[in-house]
Amino acid sequence: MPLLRRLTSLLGPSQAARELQWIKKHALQARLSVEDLVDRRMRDEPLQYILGTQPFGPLDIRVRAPVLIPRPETEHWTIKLSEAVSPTPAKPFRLLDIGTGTGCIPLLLCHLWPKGSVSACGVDVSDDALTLSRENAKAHGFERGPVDLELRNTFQAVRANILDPAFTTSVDPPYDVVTSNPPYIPFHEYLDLPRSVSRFEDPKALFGGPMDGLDFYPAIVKVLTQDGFMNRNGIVALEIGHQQGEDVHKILKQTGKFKEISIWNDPWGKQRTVFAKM
Ligand SMILES: C[S@@+](CC[C@H](N)C(=O)[O-])C[C@H]1O[C@@H](n2cnc3c(N)ncnc32)[C@H](O)[C@@H]1O
Repeated sequence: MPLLRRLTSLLGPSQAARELQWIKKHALQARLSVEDLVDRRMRDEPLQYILGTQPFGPLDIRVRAPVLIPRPETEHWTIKLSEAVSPTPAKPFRLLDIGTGTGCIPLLLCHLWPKGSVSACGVDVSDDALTLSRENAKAHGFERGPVDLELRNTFQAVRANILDPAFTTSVDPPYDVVTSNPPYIPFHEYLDLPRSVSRFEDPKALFGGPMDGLDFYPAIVKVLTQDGFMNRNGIVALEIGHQQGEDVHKILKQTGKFKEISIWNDPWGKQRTVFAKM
């Protein structure tokens, strides 16, 4: 069957035509067979894994299974965060990103904030994610060198488990900003995920645990409200599932450590991020 007809049976005519164009372009550049790439797509592999990149703001982020593909919702709040608070080289931020995946959140902030204003650390439990985030940092010129003489923003990836009581010994507080898009999908939704997600993306990146997918938030909030973990006026931005806003707001409020807590919507009008200032 012709390639376009095969893809149309999966994607409908207009999406099939668009994807075939991208697949052909990538096949030519990477010297791969178009037929093989279309076969992969017909087996439900996400287009981003086939093409190897996903735009995230102005950055092209490398993606590779099983590391989570950065989502447009995350891109949207990361840009909003970059506008809501702004470090300067005279008052630089130390940033911690928990569950960094490809490194998309801290790397976009490194790109958007002024040179020499942020030193970022991304932590993850997945070796695939740590390797890929380092590749992305290098590709965009943010990898931390042994001695940094230039005025630039930097990123380093560190293996650390936020659910481990010894988490703080793996990182280097204090931080000015903590970001996280933790796994938050509840079990009942996890079972209904499209096959392109459940068969290719790491379950560790998706499933948020048996407490309705909310298991990571108390662990994150416990760490960042420990004495000395955040600098004065610390900022927190946590991505949430669309029905988790009130619960996560409550988890932060109960600590009594936040002056301001707000919930940001995504471009589709769904609650997507809890933003808080200490
Ligand atoms: C939803 S993904 C987010 C990835 C990336 N930040 C993004 O927005 O595209 C969650 C990430 O958390 C990581 N993760 C899962 N459990 C973790 C844990 N206990 N400690 C640290 N990271 C964890 C996963 O490996 C995954 O990369």
